[in-house]
Amino acid sequence: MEVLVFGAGSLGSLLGGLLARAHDVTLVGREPHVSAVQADGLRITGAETLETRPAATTDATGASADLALVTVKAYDTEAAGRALATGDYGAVCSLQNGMGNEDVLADAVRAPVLAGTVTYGAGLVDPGHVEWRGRGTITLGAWRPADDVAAAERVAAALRAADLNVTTTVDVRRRLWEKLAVNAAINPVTALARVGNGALTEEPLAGLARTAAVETAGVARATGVAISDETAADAAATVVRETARNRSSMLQDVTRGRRTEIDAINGYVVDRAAATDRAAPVNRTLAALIGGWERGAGVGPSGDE
Ligand SMILES: NC(=O)C1=CN([C@@H]2O[C@H](COP(=O)(O)OP(=O)(O)OC[C@H]3O[C@@H](n4cnc5c(N)ncnc54)[C@H](OP(=O)(O)O)[C@@H]3O)[C@@H](O)[C@H]2O)C=CC1
Ligand SMILES: CC(C)(CO)C(=O)C(=O)O
Repeated sequence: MEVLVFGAGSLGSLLGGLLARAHDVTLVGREPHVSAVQADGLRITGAETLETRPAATTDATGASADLALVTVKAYDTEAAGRALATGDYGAVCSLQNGMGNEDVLADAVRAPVLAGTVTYGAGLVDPGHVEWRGRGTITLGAWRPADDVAAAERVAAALRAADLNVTTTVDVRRRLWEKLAVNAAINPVTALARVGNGALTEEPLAGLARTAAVETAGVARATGVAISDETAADAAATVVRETARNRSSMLQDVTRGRRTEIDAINGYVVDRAAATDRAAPVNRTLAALIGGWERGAGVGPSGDE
């Protein structure tokens, strides 16, 4: 299969490198990473050590492939959609965190759109070198009723052919909301308190994270997605325990003075709450604090992006 990975940073480089064991992969990324991959290939270290040689480019204009995986941060999805709209793809699959990405892609491209959640962990440590920080699972499903469920099965089979751990679901919205509850609980709390995920096992942060997860589940139900409070709270608590030694992506972003995915995580919960006449005071507060930090730090929509 020809696979284009749009957004060859941490996750995209890891998955693209792993997929290159079985498929014809092109990474779309930035310099100097792209030149390093073109010159010396891609090195993966961590959970496994391997070297692969995917193609790499900074420009996907007019490209074509059986599958495009979208692995940019949520705030870059519109630009990714515009670039992918110039090409020809059998399917376009978002593997991003946060919500709203699939709708943006579905508005931009003609191909079937798939949604996926990923619990693999990755970090781009040097140009041409990505660290594999955790084995995990990819869960895929068709985004719109019109998007062929068979497309999700085809993509899952292709990913499995490269030894990735993949499941499919007919209810990918529910899966995305569950992951959203986890991210809404862990990411801003760790970023604001400047603590690793494991600190959320203890009060007062444990209670705050739980409240954010439960509030997110309430908004999910208001939008027609059945997630119980217990499911959301347990999912967040489980991820806290399993990733106790990790620093969340949002903590890493604020530490580096970079824009976060807050708008697609807690900001999305606040928007959906407003649209369904609910209050989401904890998510609103967390989104306001991180958004306020972004503006004060000069990053984000009103900053240098
Ligand atoms: N890293 C992980 O372990 C996991 C990440 N995720 C999710 O996956 C998504 C990606 O995360 P992550 O890989 O960490 O993010 P990164 O910032 O490491 O990777 C995204 C890459 O895409 C590049 N990019 C953005 N726009 C373009 C463009 N138009 N053309 C070429 N390259 C572009 C970025 O460059 P630049 O920064 O210069 O714009 C960056 O190098 C997020 O939604 C994240 O939440 C989910 C699970 C695990
Ligand atoms: C699951 C979690 C919270 C792991 O750190 C994550 O997805 C993130 O950091 O963005």
